[in-house]
Amino acid sequence: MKLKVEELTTTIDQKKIIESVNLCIQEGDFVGIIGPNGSGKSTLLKTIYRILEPDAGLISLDQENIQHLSHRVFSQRLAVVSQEGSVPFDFSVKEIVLMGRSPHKNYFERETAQDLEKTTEALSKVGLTGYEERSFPTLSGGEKQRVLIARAFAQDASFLVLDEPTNHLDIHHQLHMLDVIRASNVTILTALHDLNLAAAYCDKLFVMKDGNLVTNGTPKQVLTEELLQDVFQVKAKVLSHPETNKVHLMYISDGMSEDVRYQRFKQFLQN
Ligand SMILES: Nc1ncnc2c1ncn2[C@@H]1O[C@H](COP(=O)(O)OP(=O)(O)OP(=O)(O)O)[C@@H](O)[C@H]1O
Repeated sequence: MKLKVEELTTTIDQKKIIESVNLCIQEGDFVGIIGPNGSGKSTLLKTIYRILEPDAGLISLDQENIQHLSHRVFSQRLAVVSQEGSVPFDFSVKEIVLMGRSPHKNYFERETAQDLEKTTEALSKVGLTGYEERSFPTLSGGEKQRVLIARAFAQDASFLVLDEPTNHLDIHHQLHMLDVIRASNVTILTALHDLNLAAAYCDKLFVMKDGNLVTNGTPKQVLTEELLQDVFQVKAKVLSHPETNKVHLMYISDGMSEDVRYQRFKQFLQN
């Protein structure tokens, strides 16, 4: 499923949060949105998944304006894992994942064997088999996040939008979850803070700064020392991962540089 965003502008409280954003995502791509805190990543994603209404611009899925799709049809095509993943009531894990099936059912229709099968499959993908009857509020932050990813898998949409899907996960589950998401063979648009994960998993990156998309391209094209300094205000060495050959960043904080200089000076005095 292909997504096209043209000249998108979203205003909140009379302030333009994103302005004239253009992006195009081809079917099957794994695309990352990166940018510093407050640069507008979540606002862009929320406008794409219709929580926010744009002031201007057009968003289309397979050349159909998303504003013309019913809520049900839109949810059959696009699933979301948002940052605000709180669930207001005391639902069980199984009930929450089953909610992902609702766009495929009529209003009062009970769950079918296929819905239960999809739920079991989705929980297995995120490593939560056996958690079906657990109450959602009793789960850890990382377990909750994995349940919400399972709900999105159960929705069976061909476009998946994720806002920081790994922010509560330990490193094993970050890698596992991104592997599972990539293996799902759907088109992915995800905001990611971890630039090394973005470099390792994304085919293409869009970079946001102050509500604008400033550049896009493959991780190798985008993640340059100049861009890291200009957009993220960090010094980094851009290396190539020895095993995967993907871009790998090594950050240098001013404090670290001072420490290195101090160690060198101490060595100099000792010699
Ligand atoms: N409902 C709102 N009311 C007022 N300001 C808002 C609202 N939502 C977002 N903003 C502002 O819009 C800007 C962009 O926010 P957004 O959440 O899109 O950034 P982000 O890039 O996702 O940030 P982060 O990396 O911190 O999650 C911020 O300055 C934020 O304070």
